[in-house]
Amino acid sequence: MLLHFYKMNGAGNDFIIIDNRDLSINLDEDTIAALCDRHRGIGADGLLAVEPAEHGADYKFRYYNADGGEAEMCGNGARCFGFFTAHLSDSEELPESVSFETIAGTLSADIVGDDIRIAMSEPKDLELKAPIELEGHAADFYFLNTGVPHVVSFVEDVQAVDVVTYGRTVREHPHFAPNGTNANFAQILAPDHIAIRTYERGVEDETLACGTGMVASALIHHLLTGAESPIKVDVEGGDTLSVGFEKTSDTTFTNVTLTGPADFVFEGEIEI
Ligand SMILES: N[C@@H](CCC[C@H](N)C(=O)O)C(=O)O
Repeated sequence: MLLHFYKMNGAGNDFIIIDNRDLSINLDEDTIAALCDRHRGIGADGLLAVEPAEHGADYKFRYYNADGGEAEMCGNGARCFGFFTAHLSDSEELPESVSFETIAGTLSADIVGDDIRIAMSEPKDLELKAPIELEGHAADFYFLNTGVPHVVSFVEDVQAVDVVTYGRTVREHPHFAPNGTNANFAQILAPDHIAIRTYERGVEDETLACGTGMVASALIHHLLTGAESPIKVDVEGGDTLSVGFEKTSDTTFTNVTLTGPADFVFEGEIEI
């Protein structure tokens, strides 16, 4: 079978997108992993599939990591999904907003100038001072689920961190078993500005950006320092994104948004 696909990236986190609104495409885990393989496939951090909505939104969002396993959400993927589905519209003008159902809840994407702004699900499962200790790493760890699970640790110099070694240890730590977690290392650049690097579960490597990781890191930064919304986040791919939020209690948030780029790269066909 010939699979028609699109390639996009959000701040360097790259995705294969397929239009499966008619549900005619059925990809198993091994096929998704083969398509995401950077040497033998198209190459991507994950695969997004557009499916018909089941609960009244415009579309259903499916996200698979590069290892072929399905994840609940992906912040950079959601911006690409919003951009892509806005262009599926029949009307001459692009819709200003599209909504889609994810495992983490129904989200919306708005086109804001050259960027896409995602209204995220409400973060949950906050854990201040997660019980992890890493030899050679003195900083504390915090946990927040922003659609998918994230550990955040603040360091003096994020470029000096061995993200793959430490990130993998956190990702596989028994405290987060069986689902595992993504791991972020963050540095404060200014009160309203941080830089992060992320080890992603399911890619099992550092990626150039992770949207849900940016949101988790910005919100933890707020809880620790009182930094006000919006918080700017620099990512390894070189972009700076923006995280907005309103606080509803000492530990809860609403109206959480992530604003940043979503870029179309190419489209093609591949035999599967
Ligand atoms: N790249 C993502 C997160 C994708 C899911 C993650 N790897 C997981 O399995 O939790 C983002 O931009 O949020």
